[in-house]
Amino acid sequence: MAKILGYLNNKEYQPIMKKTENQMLVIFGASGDLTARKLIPAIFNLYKGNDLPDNFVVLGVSRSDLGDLQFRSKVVLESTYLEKEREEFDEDYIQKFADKLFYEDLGSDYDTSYERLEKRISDLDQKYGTGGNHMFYLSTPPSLYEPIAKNLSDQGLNNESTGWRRIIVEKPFGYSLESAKELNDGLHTYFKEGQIFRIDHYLGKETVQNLLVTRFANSIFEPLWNRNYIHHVEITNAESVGVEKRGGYYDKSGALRDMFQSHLLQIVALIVMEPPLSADAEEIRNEKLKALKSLRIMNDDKTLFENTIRAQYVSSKIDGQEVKGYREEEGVDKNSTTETFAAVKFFVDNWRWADVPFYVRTAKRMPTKVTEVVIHFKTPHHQIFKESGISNKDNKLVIRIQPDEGILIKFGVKVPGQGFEVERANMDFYYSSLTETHVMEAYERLLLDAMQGDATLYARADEVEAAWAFVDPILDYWKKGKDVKMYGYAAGVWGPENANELIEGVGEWRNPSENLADESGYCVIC
Ligand SMILES: NC(=O)C1=CN([C@@H]2O[C@H](COP(=O)(O)OP(=O)(O)OC[C@H]3O[C@@H](n4cnc5c(N)ncnc54)[C@H](OP(=O)(O)O)[C@@H]3O)[C@@H](O)[C@H]2O)C=CC1
Ligand SMILES: O=C1O[C@H](COP(=O)(O)O)[C@@H](O)[C@H](O)[C@H]1O
Repeated sequence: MAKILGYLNNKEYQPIMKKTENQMLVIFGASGDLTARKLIPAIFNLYKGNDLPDNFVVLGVSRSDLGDLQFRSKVVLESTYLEKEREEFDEDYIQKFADKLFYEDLGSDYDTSYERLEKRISDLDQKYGTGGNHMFYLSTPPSLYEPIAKNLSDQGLNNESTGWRRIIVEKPFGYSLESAKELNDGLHTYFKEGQIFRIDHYLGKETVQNLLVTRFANSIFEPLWNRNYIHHVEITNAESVGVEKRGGYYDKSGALRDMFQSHLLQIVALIVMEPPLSADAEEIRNEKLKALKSLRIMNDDKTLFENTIRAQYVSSKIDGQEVKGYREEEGVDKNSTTETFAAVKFFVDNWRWADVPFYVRTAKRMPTKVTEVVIHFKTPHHQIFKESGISNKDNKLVIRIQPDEGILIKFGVKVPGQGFEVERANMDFYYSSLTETHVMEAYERLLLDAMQGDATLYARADEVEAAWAFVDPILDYWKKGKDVKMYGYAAGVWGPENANELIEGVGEWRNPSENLADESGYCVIC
């Protein structure tokens, strides 16, 4: 990992630095949204934090007709995503950063343009001393991942004889198990697994990484972390926004592919996994793989019917404002059957987790943006304070991944006075109380890790395939559409009421915040 927090006596946290070698970052899809919104701001933060090596340049690549100066204006000097930074820092400082950025227009003739690209990379290498180390970031439509890898290989740009060569691949990584395998095979034709970094930005979030530390750096949680003490596990990932400008992409994807297959199953893997031998990337990824392989695959219609729910948001009013339904969004088919809400109940078939149900839900247009993991502990086997109505079932460990990152423990305490009246109490830890210093954003952290060759927080080929193997039967079942209803939920509520049926046997979904919607209700769309 790039930075490890060391605790000093004066209660300040000091990052322990790893070396970042001189290098060039080549971004394919440089004229796109992700580059301007996430990648360049992340690189600016690394620049600000002195985390970039002395000799470092970014070469943006796409088909748009831009030059170096236009690219610098677009993504730095006039970018809305760096407005605050331009106000905070003087012009020279910003310009010095912008001067590290270059652009190569690929045009549409790929054969000659890749020769030209190779020459440009070599010229920049010579001029700026980037040491022949090249990181290729594929931020293009996924259909181009393999062709780009091939074109790079044809130009010898995968060859590590004069420096290291790495390739970062954006999500979605495949559309199904079969396509993910094809993509892995395709990439492996041109790059070795050790050169491939599959990004999952949730793994770059501090609190997701903290799941590992909470579990394996303490002795108070791990002894309870099993079927003997845990009643069920609940994960909520809610976004208040709709599909925004990505309707075209989202309509072919849906909540299960977009969030569940990648980010949420990675979180599940970190909860389920056995302790790794060490914090080494391969050790951690081996354990995550075993965890993903132990998810019980649901492959009969009855199980799939009983354990999965999908829904779409319909138009509503939030804070008095009209909000579009999913089918009215730009780029979305008017008769779309793509889910914007997915809830899945499943089991993990291994010694630690046998019979413990996991409930995971993810959706757009919910009342608020929140991601949290809730570990619900079992009721004590003998209850001596049961008159108070509070049992150990209320013991919960809530790991808040975002926002207000932190950990909350809910437990029972005695109400002062006569008798044994039990009241709920909260023990709350906020990440923000740890340090005033800058906490790296996910993309910033992941870019720096890849620049340092650390793949711990990147998904390995076999992990991605194991996640697809679990998700594929659900997608196939939903596609059949036969008895699978597409429920509707008013934009701004916690999904369809039917989602409660999924979790009814063990209680109800935890409500992480007030319901902000003016209207609520549900219906059956199809
Ligand atoms: N935006 C986001 O929030 C997120 C995006 N992603 C993923 O990141 C990737 C990029 O997304 P996003 O930026 O939103 O998409 P955009 O559609 O905004 O950008 C796509 C980019 O790819 C470029 N492109 C198209 N064809 C080629 C080509 N043949 N060679 C090189 N570049 C090409 C386009 O530029 P031009 O037309 O000039 O060639 C454009 O710069 C996608 O895989 C997406 O799934 C993942 C998570 C979040
Ligand atoms: O990968 C994606 O993630 C975002 C949510 O990310 P977050 O860090 O804001 O929680 C989601 O909006 C998008 O649809 C999905 O592709």
